[in-house]
Amino acid sequence: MFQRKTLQRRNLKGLNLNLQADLVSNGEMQEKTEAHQRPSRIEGQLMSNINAVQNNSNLYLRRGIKKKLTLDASVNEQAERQPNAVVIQQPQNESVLVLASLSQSPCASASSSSLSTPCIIDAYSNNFGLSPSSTNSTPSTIQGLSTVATPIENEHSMLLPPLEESLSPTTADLKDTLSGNSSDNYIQLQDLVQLGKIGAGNSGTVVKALHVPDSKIVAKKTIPVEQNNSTIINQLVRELSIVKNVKPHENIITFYGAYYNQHINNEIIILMEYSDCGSLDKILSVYKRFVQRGTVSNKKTWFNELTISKISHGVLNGLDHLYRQYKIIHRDIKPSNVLINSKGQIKLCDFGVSKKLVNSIADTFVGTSTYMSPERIQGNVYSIKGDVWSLGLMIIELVTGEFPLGGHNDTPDGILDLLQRIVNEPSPRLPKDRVFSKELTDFVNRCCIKNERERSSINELLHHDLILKYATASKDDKFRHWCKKIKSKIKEDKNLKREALERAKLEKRQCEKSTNLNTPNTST
Ligand SMILES: Nc1ncnc2c1ncn2[C@@H]1O[C@H](COP(=O)(O)OP(=O)(O)OP(=O)(O)O)[C@@H](O)[C@H]1O
Repeated sequence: MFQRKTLQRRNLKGLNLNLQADLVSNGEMQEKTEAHQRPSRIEGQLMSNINAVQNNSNLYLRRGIKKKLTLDASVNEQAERQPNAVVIQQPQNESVLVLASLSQSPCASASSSSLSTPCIIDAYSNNFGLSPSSTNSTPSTIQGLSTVATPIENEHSMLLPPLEESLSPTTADLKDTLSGNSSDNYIQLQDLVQLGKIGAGNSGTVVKALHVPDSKIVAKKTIPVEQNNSTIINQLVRELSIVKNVKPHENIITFYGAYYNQHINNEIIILMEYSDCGSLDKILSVYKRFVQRGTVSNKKTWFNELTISKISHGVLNGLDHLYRQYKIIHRDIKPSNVLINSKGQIKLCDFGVSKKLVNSIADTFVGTSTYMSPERIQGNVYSIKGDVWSLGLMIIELVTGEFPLGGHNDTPDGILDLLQRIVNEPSPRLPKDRVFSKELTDFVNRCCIKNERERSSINELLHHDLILKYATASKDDKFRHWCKKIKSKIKEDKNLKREALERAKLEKRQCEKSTNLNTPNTST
């Protein structure tokens, strides 16, 4: 997987350079994106997106404002309740929240929508559909921490650059969002002790930290932002302000607060619930390392049908909650955004908010784009069913250990090749050389239907036989047991890695010693 990412990155950078010569002017670009109903070739679409993000970072914002001005009265009510959200009228009179961002998202239009399911009108949103929540078994952490926290009203309170007027939340909102004190409940950074690095993505680094007053472990994500880059900061504020309003749910990672301190460093810090088994991509990597060591057979995947059923159920439930309650579409379902804990809970996360903003477009497409649905790549109207497609790809990856559109030594020849594959080649399927149940096969096939209208909906999949087959208390117990086992395997892997590192260091030292002994001393 790492190799694949590296390859794509390299190819993509090449592509990026090649495309520069063809870039159209910003004015033309805007016209293009507004006339997006026409089916376009992938290259054209890609170029449009690249151009939009690279050459005119305000384009999407401006479009956002324009759309907002067309809101009708009922939608305005909703906008008032969530002042930082851009609310757009849906074709069927259903409004959606758009987590506005300068992302790679292809353009889509309200007027062009003819889908039966509500869909997001997404000309400028990114993949950050996340929400604060807690679970039944985990006490609402925000409340749990409130007893020890005091409001941030100190010299570090952030001073944000002004937002564009029509989208501007009030100063209080901004401050609340980034200080996390919207309901007087938040974690103070000085009460955290850093424990160790968990991982790093395109946008930042995630570490494990101890909240000393109540001994709670939290995940702390640090996103570096360009100094005084008001666009990025404002964008993050808008997104986080939506995130913080999402009520607790068992399948969404809890958001504890966000901080920005421009006086000390240019970083946005996001605090969230810690998942002790980590993300699915991490579990997959641990599995692969055991296979490499020869202690686990590559014929026996860790992701059996029961775990796939439970993971799918958790993901679908989380997506359903976000959409039903908040009209939020996640848009970035992939193994690293699905977290598991040893209580057997599946949680959606994506705090990679700023990756589309901070990094180059080349980085943007690495990793994320590969899970994008054909309609999204082509710039068509994008609905929640795009997440269903991503779920299908993710399941294939989990059971086979390979990303379906580029695994098995068939690495795509650059990003265009990959996107062409997604759009033009037959739908990804579970491999034929292995036996899978008819329930699992059918579930994956329904997710990976290229025509979005024919693809199953979240609700249909929640009632699919694959989910129902394992919806019993005893299967829940089995899954919890699996999660605990995974946690111990992760620990074992960590120890083995540490031992291997120590051994390598020792060997290196011994090697250097013997070289020195064998080298004649020429100084005399
Ligand atoms: N709340 C959390 N609890 C435990 N581990 C986490 C948590 N959040 C993130 N991680 C781990 O940290 C890693 C890095 O996360 P991050 O969101 O920065 O990037 P990513 O999702 O891997 O990639 P990208 O930035 O492209 O979305 C994840 O892959 C995951 O393994």
